[in-house]
Amino acid sequence: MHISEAREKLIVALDVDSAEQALKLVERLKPWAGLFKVGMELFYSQGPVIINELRRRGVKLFLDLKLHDIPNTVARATRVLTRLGVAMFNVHAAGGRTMMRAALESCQEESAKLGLSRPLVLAVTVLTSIDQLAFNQELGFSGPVADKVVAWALLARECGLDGVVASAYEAGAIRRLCGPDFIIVTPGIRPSGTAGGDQKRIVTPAVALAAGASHLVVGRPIIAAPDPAKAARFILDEMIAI
Ligand SMILES: O=C(O)c1cc(=O)[nH]c(=O)n1[C@@H]1O[C@H](COP(=O)(O)O)[C@@H](O)[C@H]1O
Repeated sequence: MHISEAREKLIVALDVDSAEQALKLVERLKPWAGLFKVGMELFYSQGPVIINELRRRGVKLFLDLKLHDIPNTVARATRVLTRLGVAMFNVHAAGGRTMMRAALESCQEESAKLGLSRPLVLAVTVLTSIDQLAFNQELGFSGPVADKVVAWALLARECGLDGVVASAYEAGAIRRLCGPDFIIVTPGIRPSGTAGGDQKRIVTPAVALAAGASHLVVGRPIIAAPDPAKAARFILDEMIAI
């Protein structure tokens, strides 16, 4: 894989609480990442203004607010988020079929109304911070995590969603069942030899790609590194090594 192709697959999580930090990271990391993720911390502290600021810098954005509510509420929230012009956003698969369909439909309608290209809609499956024990004992699900992730991926695809957020542990099975065009965004990426912290289902960049991930989300291994650009470059090197 060429480095420019790997770059398109790397999403850097801007998990910071100020516009200044976020914009500084984007300026340093733009050469190395195809997308930037705005999550709850940055969005809740800076609001929609930060999305406009970042878009003005010409970067593609993944708005990660993990919508999970009744279908009407999610549909209305989706309508508002669609106006921000992001490249992708996510909802929880656990919200169910009607909620996922409502999100997609209101996103389609709003995009058409505004003449914008529709953002990709992704379903978050089982969070990468959940291990098998917590999945069974705390969340009360029976069976393997992978079975639930795959079942939710199939449900998301049936609802017309563009893809899922899952760990790379499940990426191979999702790729086989959901086809070559289904987006599989994998967080929980840790370069070889680094600690997982709160992440439980972790893999290296090379393993995630080999498993079938279409995009890798990386936060702390890049943004908390002494030299974020060097850390991003190191991750791209691991990605193209396969
Ligand atoms: O939807 C997400 O982006 C997400 C889903 C998931 O299952 N696990 C997960 O870690 N994420 C996000 O991916 C990022 C991972 O950050 P690091 O663990 O610092 O690399 C964070 O911003 C999380 O909010």
